[in-house]
Amino acid sequence: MSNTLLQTSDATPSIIVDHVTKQFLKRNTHSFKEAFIRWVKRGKVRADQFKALDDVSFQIGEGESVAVLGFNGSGKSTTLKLVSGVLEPDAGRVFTRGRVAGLIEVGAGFHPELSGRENVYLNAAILGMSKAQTDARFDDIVAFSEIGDFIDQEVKHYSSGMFMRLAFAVAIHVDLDVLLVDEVLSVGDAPFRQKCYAKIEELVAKGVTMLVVSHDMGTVQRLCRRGIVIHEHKVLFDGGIEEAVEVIKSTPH
Ligand SMILES: Nc1ncnc2c1ncn2[C@@H]1O[C@H](COP(=O)(O)OP(=O)(O)OP(=O)(O)O)[C@@H](O)[C@H]1O
Repeated sequence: MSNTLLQTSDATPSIIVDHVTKQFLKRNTHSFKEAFIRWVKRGKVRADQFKALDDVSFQIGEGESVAVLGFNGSGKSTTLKLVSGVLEPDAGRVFTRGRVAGLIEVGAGFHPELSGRENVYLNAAILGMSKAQTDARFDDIVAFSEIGDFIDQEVKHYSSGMFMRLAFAVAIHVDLDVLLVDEVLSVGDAPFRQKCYAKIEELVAKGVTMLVVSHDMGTVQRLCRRGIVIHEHKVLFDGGIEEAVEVIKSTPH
């Protein structure tokens, strides 16, 4: 078995995913009625384990910008959730260095009953910012999000694009070392997306490590220099982004 921890790279590692396996349950009963009948007959509700990630290893150096590519259901989001700490691996280990902020699900961490303003403070606090630090950056966050007067509206009335703008604005205004971006950029309209790309490029230039999941090859080619292709829950390719895009295009679905 190769040892990921001993792999060398020019940069100090920021993320280490070391022989990680993640299993989920695949239930084979499809309805409550079916489950009930099995229960009455004292049969078991069958639940098979399946591996969403199977012995996945990679290491990402500080300041690298890396895309995770793969078909639907291959395990990309699961990879990001393991790196963010939302999920725990069943086998293997995940290490991250510094403060990790994830834009993993649009508005994750946002409370629907609270206003945009309250959610900014809540999310900034979750990401480790003090009230004084958030006060100092609040106007920039709102300006970046272009939410305007809606900032005092409960976020349950926001459109998905507004949610994403505010979540993104908070995440990029905290001091972070690792930014995880899962597909959220696709929610914004074209001008806002351009602004996000520019901001992400600025963060990468400052040395922030980025892990991006996207099906949009244009986005990943613009933002990332390296691509990891996950296929059928294993790493199929890890290398330059252009080659990674070729690998995904030539892999049979
Ligand atoms: N909490 C969960 N419980 C059960 N199965 C799950 C869970 N989360 C993910 N899965 C399954 O794990 C597999 C990998 O899912 P994942 O969301 O990581 O794929 P993905 O590559 O991000 O897909 P997509 O491109 O469609 O977003 C899928 O089969 C999915 O159904």
